[in-house]
Formats: sequence, C-alpha cells, structure tokens
Amino acid sequence: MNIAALISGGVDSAVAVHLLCEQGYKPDLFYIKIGMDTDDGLTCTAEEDIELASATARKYGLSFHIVDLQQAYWDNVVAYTVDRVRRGLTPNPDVMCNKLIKFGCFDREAGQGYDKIATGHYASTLDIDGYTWLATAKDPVKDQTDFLAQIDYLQVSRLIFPLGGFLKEEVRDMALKASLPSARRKDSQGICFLGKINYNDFIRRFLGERPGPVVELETGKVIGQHRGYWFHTIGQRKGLGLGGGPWFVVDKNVEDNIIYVSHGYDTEKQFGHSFCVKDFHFITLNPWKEQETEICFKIRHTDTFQTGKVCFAEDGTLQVSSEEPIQGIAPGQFGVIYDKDARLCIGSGEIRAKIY
Ligand SMILES: Nc1ncnc2c1ncn2[C@@H]1O[C@H](COP(=O)(O)OP(=O)(O)OP(=O)(O)O)[C@@H](O)[C@H]1O
Repeated sequence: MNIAALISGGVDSAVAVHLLCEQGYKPDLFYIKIGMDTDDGLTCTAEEDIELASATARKYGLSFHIVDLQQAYWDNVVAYTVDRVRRGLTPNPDVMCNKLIKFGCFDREAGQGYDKIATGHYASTLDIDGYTWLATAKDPVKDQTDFLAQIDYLQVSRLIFPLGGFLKEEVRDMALKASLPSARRKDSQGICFLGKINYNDFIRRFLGERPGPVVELETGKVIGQHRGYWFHTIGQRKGLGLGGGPWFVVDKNVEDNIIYVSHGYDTEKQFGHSFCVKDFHFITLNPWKEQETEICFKIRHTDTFQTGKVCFAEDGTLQVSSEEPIQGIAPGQFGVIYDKDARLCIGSGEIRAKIY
C-alpha cells in the first residue's frame, strides 16, 4: 500500500510514522507550509518543524517533501475566519484547515497517487456494512474528531489514523523509547497561523478597533466599554476587563456594536437547551431512520460529550436539543454530532441560532 503521511514536526505525527514503519510500511512524508513568509509576525514556527520532520524522515530512511499551501491557506482558511468574525460569528479555523487544506488542497497538489493518507490525529475509522465511518479515539481527552467533522466520504475512506487506539501518555512513551527527534517537544496549541501571535492582534490587523458599550443583559445598564464586537465570543468569561465578576458574554448586537453580559457562574442566560444547524454535513451517510434520534454532541473542543436528540425541521434545519443545559451556544461554531455511544462521528454543521 502506497501511503503519504502528513508530518508536522510535533510528537504525534512522528509516532504515527513510527507505527506505520513498525507495521512494515514505507510512507512518503509531507510537511505542509501554511505560515506566511512575507508576513512579519504571522508565521508559524516552520523552520524548527521542518528540521524535526526531516530528522524523523532520515531516521526511518523515508522521503520527505515540503508542500507550500500558504496562499491556499490564506485564501481559504484565513478568509473564512475573518469573514465569520466580521459577521459576529465564532469561527473554527482548525475544522476548515482539515477540510480544505490538509485533505483538500494537499490531495490535489501531492496526495493523488497515494492509496492512503496518514496523520497523527487522535481519531479512528470503522468499516460497517461496506461503509467507512469516522470514529472517536481511545483517548477521550485528546479525541480530535470534532476537528475532522467537515471532511467528506472520499476523504474519510482514504485516511488512516495510527494513533486512534492509544492514549497520549502511551504516545509520549513510544516517542521516548524510539528516541524520536520530536519526543520531548511540547504539544502545539491550536490554530497554526496564530502560532506566534495573539488572536486579538490577528483580528485587529484585519478589522481594526471599534469601541462600543458592554451592557448587562438583565438591567440594560452600560457597565463597560469594548474595542469591537469581533474581539468577543458568546460564552467568553476572560478578557472582559470588568470588575466584580464572573461576567459572561451572552449575546451580541452586531449592527449596533453592543456586547451583552450576564453576571455569576449560574447565570441562566449563558445556557440553552437547544440549537439549530443549517446545511448539516453527513460524513458517510444519514443513519437516522426515526423522526427523532438519540445522539451525543459537542459544540466546542471539550473532552466530554453531551447527550441529546436530533430531528429535522420542515425547512431542512437540524435541531439539536438536550435535557442538560448547553453552555455558551455561539452561532458559527460547529455542532458536531455523534451516535448515541459517542463512537461514530456522523457529521457537523455551523450553528445558526440558539433556541430559547
Ligand atoms: N504543517 C503540517 N504539515 C503536515 N501535516 C500537518 C501539519 N500540521 C499538522 N499536520 C498533521 O495533522 C495532524 C494533527 O495536527 P494538530 O496540529 O492538530 O495536532 P498535534 O497533536 O499537535 O500533532 P503533532 O504532535 O503531530 O504536531 C498532525 O499529527 C499531522 O499529521
């Protein structure tokens, strides 16, 4: 089998390569460049990544290639991110990077001659009745299926995730035992293009600042000032600069540039019981036969799943409801739906609205 392995310079993808080699495969290794060379302050730690990735390739006698997808990344993922933030929504660049760059543009540029594409994601695949499904990882804390929930059937049926059956500690142990060049490297944090800079600086660069009031939802009282609604997301607690907290962002008025907050950990306003998703994307197929089906779901990257039910409204909108309170439902976030046992990831869609 002909395998292309995506390697980042981090410990996870190096162990994925190690495991493939132990199974007798000789994958070709690919590093994707997505930082912007010409753009001060907005580059990733590419040099160190490339050094460690190529050292792993040398250790196993594998070929190593660099694929430059910087322009595609900026045209697709950065453009999507700025568009959503401008509209007052909460984007998820990692989801779009997987869909459009790692498994989209990469495939068109370099991946086409390969039977399988391997990555160091914590996820797995399961074949059931002749269909391949995206499935969760053994390590619930590291599970990354929520970041993969926009990939399509062609993509999932060609992917392999060698780390799916391991816990993070086991992966770190394997890296140390095999003396991998990246064994002692710290985990990377989220969004690559933000590698070195702060998210607010990134947003400020595109959208500038526009001061406006912070209003207490219950009383209508102005209790502070913000620098632009795009710096704040529903569910946010930190970085509001208000005394006497905790305060949570519970709503935004984009037209009038108002941020609404509510006080206290238990403030009901930060919870909902239901939300709707437009244009829900099924990764493999629609498995729901009943009008209403029990499922698990996530609306952000957490290590626990919530339980609930889904049904389709007449206009094709998917409605997700839960008896447990759902914290910080923010339009733009991906609602990721799993089967009832949180084993299979069924698909995802952007949250349109919280339903009261
Ligand atoms: N720049 C890159 N080039 C090629 N593949 C990448 C790159 N960045 C990430 N990947 C692939 O995507 C997988 C998930 O990346 P992510 O950054 O979300 O997780 P991670 O746990 O930090 O992985 P790692 O420890 O391998 O860096 C990586 O294991 C790797 O296979």
